[in-house]
Amino acid sequence: MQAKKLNSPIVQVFVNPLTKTWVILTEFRESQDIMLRRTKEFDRSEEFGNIFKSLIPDHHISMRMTNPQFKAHRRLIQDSMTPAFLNEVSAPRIYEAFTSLVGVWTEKARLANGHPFSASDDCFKAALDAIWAVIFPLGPKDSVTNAQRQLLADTTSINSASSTNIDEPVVFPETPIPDAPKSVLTLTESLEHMGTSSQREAMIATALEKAKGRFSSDRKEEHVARCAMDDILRRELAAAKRENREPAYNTRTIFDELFGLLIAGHDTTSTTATWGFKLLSDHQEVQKKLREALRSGFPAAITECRQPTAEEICNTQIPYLDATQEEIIQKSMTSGGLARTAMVDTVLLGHHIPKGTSVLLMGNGPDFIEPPIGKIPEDRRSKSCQEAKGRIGSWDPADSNLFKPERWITKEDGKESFDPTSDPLLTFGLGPRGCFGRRMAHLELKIVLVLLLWNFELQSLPGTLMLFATFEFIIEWSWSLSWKFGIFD
Ligand code: HEM
Repeated sequence: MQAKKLNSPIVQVFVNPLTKTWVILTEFRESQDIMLRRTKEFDRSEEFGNIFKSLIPDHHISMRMTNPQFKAHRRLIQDSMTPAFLNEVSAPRIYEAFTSLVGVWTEKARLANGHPFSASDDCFKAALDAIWAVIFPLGPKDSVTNAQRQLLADTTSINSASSTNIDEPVVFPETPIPDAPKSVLTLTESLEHMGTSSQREAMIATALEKAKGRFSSDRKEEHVARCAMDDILRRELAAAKRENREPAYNTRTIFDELFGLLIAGHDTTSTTATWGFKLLSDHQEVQKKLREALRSGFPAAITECRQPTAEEICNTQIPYLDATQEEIIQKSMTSGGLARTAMVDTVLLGHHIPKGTSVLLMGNGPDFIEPPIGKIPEDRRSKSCQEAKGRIGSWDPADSNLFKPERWITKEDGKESFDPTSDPLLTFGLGPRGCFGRRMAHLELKIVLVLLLWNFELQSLPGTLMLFATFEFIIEWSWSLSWKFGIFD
């Protein structure tokens, strides 16, 4: 707002009388330069780090890169984002959780009789099941989505919506959430919660204890990583052997790094996926094109009248699927801005920035989904920014506000391919402090989009429910019935 009012991509704001002023930058190239190339001048902002400090005090998210612990913490969890771990551990767990969501929505569609119903809460819970199973061993009784599916499968009818108004949403009974996931939901919903939750601590301690037992066994098959926690323990075991000491499993560092993955990866991914459903429901033409791309991308699944497997989803490149996913990530507004603190006295677009100043780098608004504010002379930019000119494409201001996956597609010799560098994107941040879980988020969103669009049609909402504040969808199960009965060939 202030940037537009003053017609300047860089402004300072007084957040409150007791803190220093903040600098807000609304310009992609300069923000990208700060995150990618000026990493000695700008690091994690104190305010951003403080959000997590009360909950996970020993997680690297609130550390500066100059802290010697930062690298050690990153090493502990680094295997969880390798292609092998993502394909062999994460993908099947995520796939299972969202297949359960398909089950829940199939039951809901049966009971709703054409009425709309809210989708965001179910997506939130399935995303919790998914990330939980990737990080900790998840037993069938811990899955919130499975319990909900069972409850609905046992229900024969619901009378919560008016029989005369088909647009009135149906409200479904909710199964009680088991204690451990409930404590996680409570904590993630209130990040300002002080101290630690005893249920969460007990849950992690029990899981660690069980894994410790498996890892001390002589049987090789017990040592295979089944979740991120196993990987961390294996690393600790190896380090202890090297250093000729007892392995230390129950440490604050291990607790916080594990739990940190869960909170950093849950809400963000489910919010982005829910925005995806909303955008696809509002843009029927994109949904139709994407469904057609999926049908031609997974021919074996069509022939065999089944949904694509996790392996097929991981190993198949469908440019329009990648492009839609990138467009959802850009338009989702899951993270509107990235925060950094100046570690030294420096200069930004010709302005002096004293050491300790917090800088907010906007990831939407002008220069993203609106035309840029003014034209910045090249010589006002940093040297590194000038040198990197042209490496990333730029939005066409005429349509930057539209939901248009095609902007991420390039054509060469008639062949379409997905180009992630064709447009600016800051939703995950960038550089060494950018999102650690970006690859897992992409994988999860890909699986969600394929499974949900394969099984359901997200219809347009009636006007009263079209608000951006609500996430309600009419979900029709005709698609799933269609392939089940082989109507499409
Ligand atoms: C759509 C989903 C996601 C979005 C939009 C998102 C966004 C972000 C953003 C904006 C940051 C800060 C980046 C910066 O300051 O430059 C971040 C950091 C982080 N994210 Fe994500 N994230 C997502 C999913 C995940 C997942 C699935 C995980 C792990 C399982 C994860 C783990 C982390 C961690 C550990 C950090 C801290 C990195 C550091 O401090 O160096 N995120 N994420």
